[in-house]
Amino acid sequence: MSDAYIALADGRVLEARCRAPGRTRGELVFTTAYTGYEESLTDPSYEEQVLTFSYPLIGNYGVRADRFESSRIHPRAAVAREFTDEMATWFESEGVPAIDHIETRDLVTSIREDGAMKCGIVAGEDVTPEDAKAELEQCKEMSDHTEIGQQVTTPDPTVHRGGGEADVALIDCGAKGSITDSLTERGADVHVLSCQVTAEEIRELDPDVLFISNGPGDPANFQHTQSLVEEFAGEIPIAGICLGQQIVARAFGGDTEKMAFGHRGVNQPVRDLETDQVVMTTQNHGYTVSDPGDLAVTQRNVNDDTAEGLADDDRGIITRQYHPEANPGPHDSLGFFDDVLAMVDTQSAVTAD
Ligand SMILES: NC(=O)CC[C@H](N)C(=O)O
Repeated sequence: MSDAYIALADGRVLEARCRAPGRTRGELVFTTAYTGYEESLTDPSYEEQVLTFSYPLIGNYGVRADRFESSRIHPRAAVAREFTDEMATWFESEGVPAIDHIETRDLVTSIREDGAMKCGIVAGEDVTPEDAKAELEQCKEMSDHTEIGQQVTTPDPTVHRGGGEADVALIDCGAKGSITDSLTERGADVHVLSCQVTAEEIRELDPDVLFISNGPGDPANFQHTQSLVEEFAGEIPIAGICLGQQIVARAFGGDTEKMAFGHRGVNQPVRDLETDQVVMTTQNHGYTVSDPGDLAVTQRNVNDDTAEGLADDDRGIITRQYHPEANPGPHDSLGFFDDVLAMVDTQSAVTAD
């Protein structure tokens, strides 16, 4: 008997070691990132998912809260070949089940071959394979988490001062904190708002940019946020990252679709179609823009040609599917935040004329 089991949608139940007790279920995904486990685990984009690390040893440089992207761990559980004791303590302190001493290479191969799949995890005393199967049976499809935005958004507006001129309305659909930091470091004042904020409340702020954040789940379940993009399109510049790109594309008549297993790692190559430059990017997404609608595709993934950047120069729109803020990962695309704020200068110049 083991003290941890994971039941997979392909019918298998695998034994593991309990590193933090609990019983849960979620969509099983993996990241190939070899650093940044604190950032990944506190990224709200992983809400309702079970995060598997393909890198074998997780926790080897400790756990520091100043690397966290939000206030808590968001995956429902975590899986690795080996978690350190410090990681086990962190998981247990947050009530998040964690398992290790499992063949993660086999697990990752299964996800790549059969796609991201539902799973059930049980860890602790007196757990059985049947308990894991019972959790699996309760697991919902990702698209059925219709209120997932409300699970992660900010309850109250907050302001983060950069001391400069630009005011950015950041619609928090599960925002990583380093997106705010990347804007304040460039002088912007960032107003972090609920994904349920009204257009009137945004107008009262009179922002220079509407910025749609990253976040978990199916972009089709963010209709209200999409309506905000439709409301302000052409009136003020709009930017978006990851889920934000998907919501903006849908607002401009485009469409999104679920990928087999997504992109999650820190070494995804992306080519700019105008400059032909390739940047290495941090990615964490399971949906993609299948139809850009009225927007132009400006960047594409070198591996699978999926849309990585969208734009509309006339209406001041710029989005990225990947995470330019990195955290973790390469800093090749931090210039995106300069491009966003440059839209403010351009638009204000146009307005002044
Ligand atoms: N990091 C994100 O914003 C993820 C976007 C969306 N939930 C997806 O999985 O594609």
